[in-house]
Amino acid sequence: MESAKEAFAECEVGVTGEAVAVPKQESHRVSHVRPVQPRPSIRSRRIEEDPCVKVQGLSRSFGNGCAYCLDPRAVLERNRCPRCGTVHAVRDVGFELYSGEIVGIVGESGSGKSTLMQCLYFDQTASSGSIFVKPYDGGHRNILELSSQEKRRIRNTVFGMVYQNPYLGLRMDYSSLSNIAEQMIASGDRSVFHMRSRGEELLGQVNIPTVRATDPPRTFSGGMQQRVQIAKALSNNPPVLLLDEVTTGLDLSVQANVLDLILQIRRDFNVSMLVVSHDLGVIRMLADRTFVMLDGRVIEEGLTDQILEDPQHAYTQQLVYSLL
Ligand SMILES: Nc1ncnc2c1ncn2[C@@H]1O[C@H](COP(=O)(O)OP(=O)(O)OP(=O)(O)O)[C@@H](O)[C@H]1O
Repeated sequence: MESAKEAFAECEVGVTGEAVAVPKQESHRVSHVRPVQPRPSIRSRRIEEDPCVKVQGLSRSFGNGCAYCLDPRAVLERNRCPRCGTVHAVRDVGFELYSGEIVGIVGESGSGKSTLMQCLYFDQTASSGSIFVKPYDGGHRNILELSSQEKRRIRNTVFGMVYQNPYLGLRMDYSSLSNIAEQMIASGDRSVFHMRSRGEELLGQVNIPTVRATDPPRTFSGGMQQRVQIAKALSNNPPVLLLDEVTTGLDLSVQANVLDLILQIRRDFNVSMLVVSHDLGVIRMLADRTFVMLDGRVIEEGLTDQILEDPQHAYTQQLVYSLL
């Protein structure tokens, strides 16, 4: 079967990124800004294929906004309105995620990566925008406008979420098997036998020894907790995995194990993944395409190799050179 990278090799239609003016007081962060050149996208090769997830004009603010900052032309200092103090954590973000593809979202702390992910998983309520999800209803309806019952169903059947902080994704005092069973019950499974066998199978796949299956995650190392989260997220066979800084805080060898596991999951299950990280090294290992976020906006996007080899935006250049 053709790999995602091969599929991307014959691209021709471009998506234009836009250089973002940098406020004077932040000029130390960026040496110069040159216009971001149009980049190839995967569209030409996949023109016939509908995206698995399509996000359009997604925004999330903390605060009510004012006439000044709600004007799309407003120049904000970072992501905060200087007049009313509203934080525009995610601003007008759009992207498409295709079946079996891994898309990386990279950016410094506070750039809006987690907020974006949490809007997709309904942990947070988006202020505006649309999200279409093909595996749910063919991608016909904006899922942000659905009832809370339907949102819950999407959360339980379409998305699997792995949080940066395992305490958000796991019940630390329940056994690992119970954590997985909880997710399976939420997606409609009622067979204790099936939940047990599936749980043991998944824990085996993420290298948790069978003898630890009934132990609570609070007795596990950080890397093991992340692997239980991944097993739980996979338990209802979601077509889309959301991975938020899954390797942050892990030592390098454990980090490498988790990254290998993610690549293996993609190979074995053809799951689409959205991978958030502030670490371009992680993105380099995992992502076919990458979006770079700064102050709530996507400032550059492209195939990961292109972003790494020919970064256009000064902020991306800084990020890439810091890897050298
Ligand atoms: N509940 C909140 N109230 C006000 N501002 C918030 C809230 N949650 C997040 N923010 C702000 O939104 C912006 C984006 O935060 P977010 O956590 O999405 O960034 P991030 O890129 O994921 O950072 P990190 O890598 O540190 O997790 C930040 O400026 C943050 O201070």
